[in-house]
Amino acid sequence: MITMDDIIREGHPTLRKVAEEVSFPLSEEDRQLGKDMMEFLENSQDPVKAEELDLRGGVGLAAPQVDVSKRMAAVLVPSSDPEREEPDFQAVLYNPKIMSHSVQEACLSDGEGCLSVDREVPGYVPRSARITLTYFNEEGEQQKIRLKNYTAIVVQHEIDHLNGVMFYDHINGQNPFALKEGILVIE
Ligand SMILES: CNC(=O)c1cccc(C)c1Nc1nc(N2CCN(c3ccccc3Cl)CC2)nc(N2CSC[C@H]2C(=O)NC)n1
Ligand code: NI
Repeated sequence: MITMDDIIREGHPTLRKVAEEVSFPLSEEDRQLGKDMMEFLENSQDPVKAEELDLRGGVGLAAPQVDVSKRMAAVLVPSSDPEREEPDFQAVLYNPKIMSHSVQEACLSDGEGCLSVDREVPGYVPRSARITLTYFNEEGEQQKIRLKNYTAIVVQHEIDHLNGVMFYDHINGQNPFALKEGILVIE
């Protein structure tokens, strides 16, 4: 089971590497890692388990964050609709690729956090508001989906980890809270 002890922190070289594609059929190791990463997110979002295991809450986790430089990430975005039980988005993404994206940008009004960053880094993180994503599931089937708003932000944050990019690389150095014309600020 993955805990915070398995998550490497900024300064560790693996976080700045470009990760290698995963090959199919998946090795048992890559299949299990995907399951373990998803389990971490589930535990991190469960108040009892998070307390018990001392986990920071997360909605995304990329393999490089557990020192595995492979192009895979788990994403678990809880439902944003109180009437709906199931998550807004739940998937283990193998070899994810952004095929196209909107010109319009979006950012989280509260900025971004990262399980590999033990400090608050204030500022808006401009990203594409909408993306068309392809990825492979654990059966090796290629999926093509369109994402927008919060889920799109989370997936872009995790794909950045596969390319050695940290969220604060996108923050405007001059004015961290600068907002370009037309950017969507997500509450
Ligand atoms: C500096 N200000 C801030 O961090 C920040 C501050 C306020 C609000 C937001 C919205 C902020 N921003 C931010 N909050 C999150 N969470 C909110 C809490 N939540 C969570 C926590 C506990 C249980 C269940 C859950 Cl669901 C987990 C997710 N997650 C991300 N990111 C950036 S994209 C990848 C994603 C990630 O998983 N990071 C670890 N950013
Ligand atoms: Ni992160």
